[in-house]
Amino acid sequence: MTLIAAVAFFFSGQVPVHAEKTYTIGTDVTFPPFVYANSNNKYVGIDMELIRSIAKEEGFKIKIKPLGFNAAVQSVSSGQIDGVIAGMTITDERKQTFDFSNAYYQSGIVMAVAPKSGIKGLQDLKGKRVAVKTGTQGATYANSLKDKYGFKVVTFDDSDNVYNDVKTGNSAACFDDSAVLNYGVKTGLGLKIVTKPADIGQYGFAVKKGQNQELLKMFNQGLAKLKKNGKYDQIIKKYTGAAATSSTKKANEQKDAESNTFIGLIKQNRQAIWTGILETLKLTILSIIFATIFGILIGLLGVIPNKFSRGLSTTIIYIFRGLPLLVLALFIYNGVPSLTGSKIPAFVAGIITLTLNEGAYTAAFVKGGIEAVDAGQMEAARSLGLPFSKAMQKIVLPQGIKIMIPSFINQFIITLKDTSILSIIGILELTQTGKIIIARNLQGFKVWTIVAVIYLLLITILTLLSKWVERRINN
Ligand SMILES: NC(=O)CC[C@H](N)C(=O)O
Repeated sequence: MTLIAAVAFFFSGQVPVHAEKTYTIGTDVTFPPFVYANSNNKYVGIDMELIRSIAKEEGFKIKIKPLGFNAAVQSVSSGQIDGVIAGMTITDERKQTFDFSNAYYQSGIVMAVAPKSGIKGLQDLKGKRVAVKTGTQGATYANSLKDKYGFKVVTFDDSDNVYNDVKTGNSAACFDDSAVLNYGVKTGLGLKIVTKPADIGQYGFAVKKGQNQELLKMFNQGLAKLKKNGKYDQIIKKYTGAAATSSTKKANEQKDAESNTFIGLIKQNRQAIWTGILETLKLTILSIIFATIFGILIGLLGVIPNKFSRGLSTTIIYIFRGLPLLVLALFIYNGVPSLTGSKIPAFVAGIITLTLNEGAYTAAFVKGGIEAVDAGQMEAARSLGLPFSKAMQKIVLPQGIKIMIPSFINQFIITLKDTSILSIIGILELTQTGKIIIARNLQGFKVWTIVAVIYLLLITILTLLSKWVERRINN
């Protein structure tokens, strides 16, 4: 824990958190017409325009983080970000954890099916799967009905995956907000709504209960102004008016045709993919450096003749090798800040996670590598009068390192691959970039192929580089 705090402290000096009243606002990745990325990967939609206009009106700055609905909500409640705007329904249960702004839109839950499925309502769902989005009101609603109607609930992290599961026929239906599905139907989503809106509620902007009250106040003031000066109506019309939806429908059809090729997809998302690659590389390089240092230290602690240091080394390896990387990432990013009250930027949390996990593996093989050197070597060196540290340094380590090199290379490659897990805490590395692109264009097969090929290329480069270093060390 001290280590986490120390590394976080070291980094927090370099990361400008909260310069001149900038608020970090989390949102969904794809929830049109409220939030979605346009073809330039800029986040647009009713919620985005509202928050930007309000920020301008009230004189504060915002930084938008497209985390996905559930992650955004979690990040506000752990204090990692300041607020969430993502078509979030104001409910009594959520009021225990959040303070909501005045309402800005109304919606209920509807059920949608594939047009040719023949499913007409809840009564047809017996024995079938129903897709919903993690942590949403739609999910709560589905869970409240599943026993009565005998269906199984499956959850996805974003709406597009929910719809896709219905379109492919894996799920018989989905439950989602009427405001969103109505818009989807009008803009060519390819699903049909079969029920009347239930659980009707209002959307609000949310902050953590008791926190960021000035932000909440500004939101309410700004919203009132926008409603008064006509800007609010303008925004709503811009996204939901007949002209808007029919032109979006046309654009969607056109884009579908264009983005049907690999080259088209790469061209369209060039910028985003490149930024993703750079982020992945930054995470990988920094983590490899820190994990190697950490791993060697802990590994060495495990072989020196001291009970306490050996115990410490074994415990650290046991804990951080034993914890799933995903759990460790969520624990550091969401768990620790809700305990300590101070935030850790996602990037820093990511580096700490990889350092601890990859470092534990490194420590294990460093220890193993040293132990693999014949014990006679140490004994012989000591009997010649060399002190332990000298014998280690001059006799044992040089032999041990040769044994360890293949494991180091292996661990570097694993570290690169493991950066993909950090997409869960919203770091915009390559995998998260892929998710977001797919959320927009639903080209799952092609985008994942592109992403996979990029990873393989990066891994090839890393392997060649390591092999080159290996040859130099061996000679
Ligand atoms: N972005 C969303 O999916 C929000 C869904 C729904 N309105 C909720 O608050 O749970």
